[in-house]
Amino acid sequence: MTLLTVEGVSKSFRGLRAVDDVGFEVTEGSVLGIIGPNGAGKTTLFNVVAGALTPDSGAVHLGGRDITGLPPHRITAAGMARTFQLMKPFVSMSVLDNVAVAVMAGGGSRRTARTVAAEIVERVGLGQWRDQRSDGLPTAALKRLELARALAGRPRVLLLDEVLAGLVPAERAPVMELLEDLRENEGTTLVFVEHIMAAVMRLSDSVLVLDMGRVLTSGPPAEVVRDPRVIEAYLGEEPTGVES
Ligand SMILES: Nc1ncnc2c1ncn2[C@@H]1O[C@H](COP(=O)(O)OP(=O)(O)OP(=O)(O)O)[C@@H](O)[C@H]1O
Repeated sequence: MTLLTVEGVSKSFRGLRAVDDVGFEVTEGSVLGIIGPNGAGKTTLFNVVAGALTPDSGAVHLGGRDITGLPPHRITAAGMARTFQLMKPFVSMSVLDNVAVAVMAGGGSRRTARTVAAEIVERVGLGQWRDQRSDGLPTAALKRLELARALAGRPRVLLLDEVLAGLVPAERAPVMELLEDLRENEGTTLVFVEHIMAAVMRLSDSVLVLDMGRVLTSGPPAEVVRDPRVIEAYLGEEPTGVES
């Protein structure tokens, strides 16, 4: 069943078409990787899908419901959560409390929020940091906190914006395992923007390639990376993550 449908979405900034007539569909329980060179429009597209930006035209449907232009909290309530490239935890709060706030924001009760949060904190491997203030966390732990907060509302669709960036290969592996676990054991649908190709190849069922705001191609990862148009779009860019 198609869970997420994006139809003909466009978004311009002062005349620059950052996203130009982009459409795709994501089947429930599948994983879509979105790739493209710097400035291709990936983050803008994400922001439109997650409700942080209203598109100039086009529509986003989640589970058959039109969610285009809804405020982010209503999109969260409809079953979609996202992580941010720049993480924004409540800095003076502990890891546990940050997740508990997200549980309550996702509709969980105040009474059980800390218990639910404690389970999520363990699940994402943050147990040792649970009572630490979030401003003292290293990058790898901050990334996990970002994931934990997104998971707090038990989303059907999780949008991940470069969750592996800034992590060394040894730190990436457990995050990838967690994403695989979510998909396999909870049926969570994942849509992720990622520059690290090894992760895109490993995690995605299909890949959407953006270039200059438009869909260049889409398909299974092994086909997409061999596509001469994709290789050409990436010429001049440093390949990242090929070592892992
Ligand atoms: N708020 C904004 N105001 C003006 N221009 C913007 C804004 N956000 C993005 N852009 C422009 O839109 C284009 C697409 O940017 P976007 O950040 O979506 O690309 P991206 O594929 O996510 O890039 P990266 O991989 O570097 O994160 C770029 O030319 C960018 O400069």
